[in-house]
Amino acid sequence: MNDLAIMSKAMLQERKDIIFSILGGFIAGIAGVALFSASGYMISQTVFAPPLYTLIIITSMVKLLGLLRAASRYGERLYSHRATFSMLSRLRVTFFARLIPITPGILNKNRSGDLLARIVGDVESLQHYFLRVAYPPMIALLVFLATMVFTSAFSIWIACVLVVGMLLTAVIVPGIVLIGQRKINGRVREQRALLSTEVTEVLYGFRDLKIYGQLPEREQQLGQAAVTLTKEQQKAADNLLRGQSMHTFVTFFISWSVLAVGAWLIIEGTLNGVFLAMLIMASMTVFEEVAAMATLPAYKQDSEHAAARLHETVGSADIESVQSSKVLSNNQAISIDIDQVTFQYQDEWRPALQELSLHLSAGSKTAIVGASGSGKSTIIDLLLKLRVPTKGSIKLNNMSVQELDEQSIWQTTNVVLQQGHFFRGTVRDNLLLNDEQYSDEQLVEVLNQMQLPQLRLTDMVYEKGENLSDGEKQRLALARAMLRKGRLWLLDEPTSSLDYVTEQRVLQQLLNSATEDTLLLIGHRLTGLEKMDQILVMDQGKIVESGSYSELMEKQGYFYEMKKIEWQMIGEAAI
Ligand SMILES: Nc1ncnc2c1ncn2[C@@H]1O[C@H](COP(=O)(O)OP(=O)(O)OP(=O)(O)O)[C@@H](O)[C@H]1O
Repeated sequence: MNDLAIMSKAMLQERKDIIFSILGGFIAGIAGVALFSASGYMISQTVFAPPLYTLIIITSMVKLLGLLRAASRYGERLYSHRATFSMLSRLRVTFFARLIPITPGILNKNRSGDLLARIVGDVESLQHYFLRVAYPPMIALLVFLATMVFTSAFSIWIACVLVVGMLLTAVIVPGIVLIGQRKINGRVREQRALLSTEVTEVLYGFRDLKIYGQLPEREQQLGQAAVTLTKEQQKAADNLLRGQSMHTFVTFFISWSVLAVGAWLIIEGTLNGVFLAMLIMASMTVFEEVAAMATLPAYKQDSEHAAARLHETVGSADIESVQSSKVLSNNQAISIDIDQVTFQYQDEWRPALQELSLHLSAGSKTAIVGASGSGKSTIIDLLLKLRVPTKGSIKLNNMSVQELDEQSIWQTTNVVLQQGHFFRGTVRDNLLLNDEQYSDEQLVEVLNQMQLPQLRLTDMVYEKGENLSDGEKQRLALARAMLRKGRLWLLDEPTSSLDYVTEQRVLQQLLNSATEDTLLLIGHRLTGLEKMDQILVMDQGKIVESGSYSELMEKQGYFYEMKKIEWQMIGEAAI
């Protein structure tokens, strides 16, 4: 239930609209009951041929009540829907804001399709919370109490029959729906997530699935997931329909009971017969207001489930949030101090980094090399505050990363990740991801520096850069980084797909651009590292060797052995 706190908070923020909608709903409810009661009374009165003015008064009352009912119903709908959509928008913004800082961790835990289903489906489910869970009982109770006071003035017995009807429609019928709903138990949501996951995987992995001949099987699974979802939705809809049918049955049963009790009271002489039609009409109308109670449990369970899952998805954000008020300045190159840092991915049995310490002075050029999986890329994630170290501290310009505002870290850093993302749009759009101001000449110059003279700024780039070669994607990502004005360069294997000559040219351009800045380059290849101030060799989450190129070669240790293997592989002359 705590998970729904976010909804209660959103409701509080929309209290003005909510109060107006409750007021509108209450007036519409009692105006409806009064309208039909007055109609019933008018029909009965006509039998006694009353004076014309009596009929005129009652007819005018009926008309006025009709108008009042329509106007207040309009107001109720207007305010309740406005409150709902404002709450929904608040919810989306809050959820998104919480999601952003923890995105890497979340993608780690969830399959992207499932995450997509959660974000879209669960937030949408919460829109029903106010309209179909919190709101109907309030209106039903208020209208019912008013009707009770009114009917008890004519007969306490008929009021008692209405109480029984109220208990049946507001407690027993919803209870039965709830039992049915528990059985369905969120299966619709699970199936929806499964279908979304299947769709995303088939979409992203289409080419590989086709080549490996797995496409028909996956398509079959996809079809199966769609059919199961439809069946589960059908069951859920049947359950709701059953609830609504039971409600209608109870409503008519109570109206017949009012008729029977009323007839008996008239025979007994304790009720004036002229009021019977009025009381029957009142009983029929009051239960219209309670109709929403029949489907309330289903929506309540749906909202609770959705809120719990959203909480589960973003919940950790609250726990890990630390006051991050300090900012990195772009006026100076950035120093890096990593002290005894250990990092372990969630659910992994061994740490990716183990008590790692390193110092990169401001303006220095460092390369990290080492075996695949030794933890190189993890260091970049930690520096960018995309992940939080399990132990140890990281400082940029002597300020703890935890205390630094992540936006300021990202703004002062020129990053090229192993898999840079490209958006559907032109080359220009993909170069200028921020509001940076560059002339076309400047953009073309950077493309040329990155050995991409063949690309025009107006050329289209498909989603994920599908129409570019891996080497072109890397050079475009580098060009993007070159256009940033950060003082720290974090480059994760930025040239791994380039041929030797192009790689050397590109690296030289990068070093020229970063002369005054701090640069951290991760790579597998050991060529061109002579220009680096420092080379760190990593293995199994630890730095096993460090020094300048000549120092490491002299030492004839790990780096030297790696270099020897590389020479053998590229067929260079013996050492
Ligand atoms: N998202 C993740 N979830 C769980 N474990 C991960 C994740 N990313 C990396 N790892 C693990 O952490 C360890 C270090 O990974 P990392 O990507 O930092 O290595 P790397 O040296 O950059 O490798 P490569 O040179 O192949 O890019 C590896 O054992 C890897 O399996």
